[in-house]
Amino acid sequence: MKSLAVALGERSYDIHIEQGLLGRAGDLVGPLVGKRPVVIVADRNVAVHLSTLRGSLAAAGIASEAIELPAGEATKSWDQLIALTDRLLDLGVERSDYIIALGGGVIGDLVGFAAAILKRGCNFIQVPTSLLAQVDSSVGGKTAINTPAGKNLVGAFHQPAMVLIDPATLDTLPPREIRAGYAEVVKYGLIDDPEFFDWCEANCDVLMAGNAGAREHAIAASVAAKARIVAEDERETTGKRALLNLGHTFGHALEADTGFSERLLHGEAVAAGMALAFAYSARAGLCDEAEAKRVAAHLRAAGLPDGLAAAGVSASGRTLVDHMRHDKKMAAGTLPFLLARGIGQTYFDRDVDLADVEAFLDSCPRA
Ligand SMILES: NC(=O)c1ccc[n+]([C@@H]2O[C@H](COP(=O)([O-])OP(=O)(O)OC[C@H]3O[C@@H](n4cnc5c(N)ncnc54)[C@H](O)[C@@H]3O)[C@@H](O)[C@H]2O)c1
Ligand SMILES: O=C(O)C(=O)C[C@@H](O)[C@H](O)[C@H](O)COP(=O)(O)O
Ligand SMILES: [Zn+2]
Repeated sequence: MKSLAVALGERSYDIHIEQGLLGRAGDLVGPLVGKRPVVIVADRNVAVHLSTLRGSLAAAGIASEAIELPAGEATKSWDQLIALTDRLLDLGVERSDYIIALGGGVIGDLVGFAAAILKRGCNFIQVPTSLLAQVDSSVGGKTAINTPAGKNLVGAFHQPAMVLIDPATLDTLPPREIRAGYAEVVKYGLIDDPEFFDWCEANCDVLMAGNAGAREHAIAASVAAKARIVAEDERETTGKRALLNLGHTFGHALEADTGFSERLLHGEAVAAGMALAFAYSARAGLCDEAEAKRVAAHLRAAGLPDGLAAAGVSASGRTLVDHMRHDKKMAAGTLPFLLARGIGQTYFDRDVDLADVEAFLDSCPRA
């Protein structure tokens, strides 16, 4: 088993990664929960993994209740949050109890937010089952729901007490979801690790084909990078954590434009957004055009969208920039962007003119 810590003082926690870990989760959860029962909130698509998890908790003497929620981005909503918190209250969850989030980023973000506000803050454990959640969303404590105005606009920073990653759960994940999660893997190379981007180019095919070693390496490298950045800037106040938002200002606007629907998954929107961030950086003379082309080529090779056209977006630059005005990085009326001087050289730029972004978007080929 590989283990690493997210170092956040009294909010520090461990991330454990092992093939088949779900089957012995009870051994790791037991010392935290003691004799108290746990509530597992699971995505309906992961019923098979729910039963493995419950079996392993039962074997360790831990009673569990399960709440199964519908799959998909629409679950990150006020309605689902209200229903979930009411159900948790009905079940008698106490502040010191542990709620387990079993599923992808949607379940993790919703359950994390419910745990943050229930009784002013309960404990929760992340058991991510999608590649995206295993490499990104289960770590770092950003929790949220969407609102009609945009992505993740109501939420809280609330760190999990533990993250249990079983890469074997990916065997049941549809290929499109593997590709979407892979976009957030590539992100770490683009942020500050050019060697990892080289590794991605060399290993993407075997990873997509299900090679366990490649998947484990991608997961371990990703969460190590995220843990390091989160430990430096837990609440995104210095600009360091904002690096993890590479591709997201563009990406969230694309998700809003496609109605947070199956038409464009979060990871797909992030892929298109990263390609746009590099293309914008190249157009502004900040990075070589060859670097931007290399990024787009790799995303295409991975079966991911590399811009507006491939993302199926036809909206005008004005419409997309209007979506961006809800971005949580907006400060004093200006929107900082994550731009790049090259692969592995992403930086936080506070001097981007939204009119210029709009003109850039209008110049991009679209659907
Ligand atoms: N909090 C953060 O730091 C953070 C980081 C990145 C993304 N996110 C959020 O995460 C969400 C995207 O997460 P996601 O891509 O995991 O989406 P998701 O939770 O919708 O899961 C993707 C799909 O895969 C299914 N699924 C999950 N695990 C499965 C498995 N093992 N077998 C079969 N099916 C499985 C789900 O039912 C769903 O249909 C977005 O809302 C995004 O905003 C949050
Ligand atoms: O953990 C972070 O910080 C990230 O930005 C990770 C992103 O992949 C993730 O999609 C996050 O939810 C986006 O955050 P937001 O603050 O732009 O909603
Ligand atoms: Zn993301």
